[in-house]
Formats: sequence, structure tokens, C-alpha cells
Amino acid sequence: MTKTVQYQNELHKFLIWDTAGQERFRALAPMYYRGSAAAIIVYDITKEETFSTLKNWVKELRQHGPPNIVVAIAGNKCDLNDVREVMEKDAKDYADSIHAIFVETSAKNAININELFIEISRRIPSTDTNPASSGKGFKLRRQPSVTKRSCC
Ligand SMILES: Nc1nc2c(ncn2[C@@H]2O[C@H](COP(=O)(O)OP(=O)(O)OP(=O)(O)O)[C@@H](O)[C@H]2O)c(=O)[nH]1
Repeated sequence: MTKTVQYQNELHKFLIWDTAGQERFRALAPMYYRGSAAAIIVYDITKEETFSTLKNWVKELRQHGPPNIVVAIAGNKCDLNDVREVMEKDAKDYADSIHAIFVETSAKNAININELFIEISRRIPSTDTNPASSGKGFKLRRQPSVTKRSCC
């Protein structure tokens, strides 16, 4: 999947890998995040356990992912606020503590999706200095999800 985002006077094209978040597929994850410029880890704001699982993915990325990978945390299904289990402030505090981007999204209602990619664009080093972007695009992923510019 690809997504193109206008950032300042540049067009950033993301190559996005949506990887399965389930534990049984965990061994496959490095194939996606290796060489990636950014990872989006997605949890479901209506399911507390997905937020706990997300923390394991953050650890894995920190231990085995590219050293400068941009990590973004997306609390998806923000359209279901009535059945929320994860408080936005708790997630934001956690994201801040690990220097990750944080945003609540709704894939269903297209809320904050573009904003998320723009923020990732802002954090990824410019095309002049980033080897991953020299004509190869980015790579990405999901929940939990990891993304690739090459975002996994
Ligand atoms: N209300 C609401 N439902 C959503 C949203 N995003 C996804 N869903 C629904 O949640 C369910 C799961 O969506 P998936 O995209 O399959 O989730 P996933 O995390 O990719 O699942 P796996 O790849 O199997 O781990 C589907 O029924 C979607 O329609 C959202 O933002 N809001």
C-alpha cells in the first residue's frame, strides 16, 4: 500500500506494510521493520489489552529495530469514545515518555490519518540525508502495527 503526503514543498511517498499484530506472527515482524524509517504501532482505544501489547512492540523495536526509527503510536477507533477503555492522557503520557508521536485516529471516519503521516514526515530526516528515501520511498506497519518510508 502506498500513501503520498505533502510536507512543506516535498511530496513524501510512504510504502506501507500492514503486518499482523498477533503473537503467532511475531517472528515475521523483523522482515517489515528492518530498514524502515518509521513504524506506526496501532492499538484499539476500546481494548485495554491492545495497549499492553503495544508496549511489547515498542520494546521489540527499541531492541531490534533500526536505531533511528521514528515510532508513532495510534489509538484507533476514536469514533467509539463511549466504549473507551484506554484514556487518551495515559496513552499520550506513555508516548511522550518514549519520545514517540501520539495521535488518536479513526480509520473508519478518516480522523487524524493524514495528520499522522504529516507528523511522521516532519520527524524523518530530509531526503538529502536519509538513505532510505533516495528514490526508494518509505515503509510502514500496524498493530499492533509497524509502518515503513521505507515505514514498517
Ligand atoms: N468503529 C471503528 N471500527 C474500526 C476502525 N478501524 C477498524 N475498525 C473495525 O475493526 C475491525 C478490525 O479491523 P482490522 O483492520 O481487521 O484490524 P487489524 O488490527 O488489522 O486486525 P489483524 O490484522 O487481524 O490484527 C473491523 O471490523 C474494522 O471494520 C475504526 O476506526 N473505528
